[in-house]
Amino acid sequence: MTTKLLSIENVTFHYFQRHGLRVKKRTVLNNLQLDVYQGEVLGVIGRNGCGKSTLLKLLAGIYQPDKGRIVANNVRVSLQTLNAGFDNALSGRDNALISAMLLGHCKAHALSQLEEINDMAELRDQFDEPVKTYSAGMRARLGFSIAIKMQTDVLLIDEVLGVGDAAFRSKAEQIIDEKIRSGLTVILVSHAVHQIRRLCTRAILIENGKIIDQGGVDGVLSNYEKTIKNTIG
Ligand SMILES: Nc1ncnc2c1ncn2[C@@H]1O[C@H](COP(=O)(O)OP(=O)(O)OP(=O)(O)O)[C@@H](O)[C@H]1O
Repeated sequence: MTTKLLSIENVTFHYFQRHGLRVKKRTVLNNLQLDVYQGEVLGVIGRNGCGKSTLLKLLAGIYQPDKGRIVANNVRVSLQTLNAGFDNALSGRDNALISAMLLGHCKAHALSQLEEINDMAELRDQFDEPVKTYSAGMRARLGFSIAIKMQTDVLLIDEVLGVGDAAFRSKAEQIIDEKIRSGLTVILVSHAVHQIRRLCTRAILIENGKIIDQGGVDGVLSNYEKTIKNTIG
């Protein structure tokens, strides 16, 4: 039987946005319902601003729902975004150590993994330089390598794969393939249709804060492409 790892139960989430002197409540996700199963690679697609990154932040526990709840029993969730919570003044090495410990690993284990994290991220001497000196691609490589080396149950990837150079992208996709084969659960936000098609086993399409389609990747992608064509006219 397939194990359910995460459940999003009727989740609604608002941001408060300032318009001049007024503050407006904006509902970004509206009564969302979704189950995530062990070993699946779930693609999350939708137009800019539809709420994909917000959904991942809710799943990672960075935000709390305004209504509804997220059930994640004993599941270690790791979020990889381009703005991963690195401390810019600290080196890649120190950030890797802190991130690993925040993921629940003891210091000795985290320390023992640092060289492998650097090998995967290919930062070499720059591993000991402050993260503020890193390019976007280097930050993405560091975040991805931490998440992969420090075991998590669910890996949330927000556009990170689009940033590294072609060599790193291909290496990252190969690593994800291996992880998927070994049973890691992945939720992938990407605008790269070919990436969703190649990596994902299921997809959801978000529009106006709701899941308007879900299921097989080809069907959901073709619906997505139709919604884009309709908008372009
Ligand atoms: N911190 C914030 N405060 C206020 N509004 C926000 C905040 N973060 C995001 N939003 C708004 O919420 C909506 C959803 O943003 P989100 O980043 O989740 O979208 P997305 O689908 O990931 O977009 P993209 O494809 O462009 O990355 C957008 O309209 C955005 O302007």
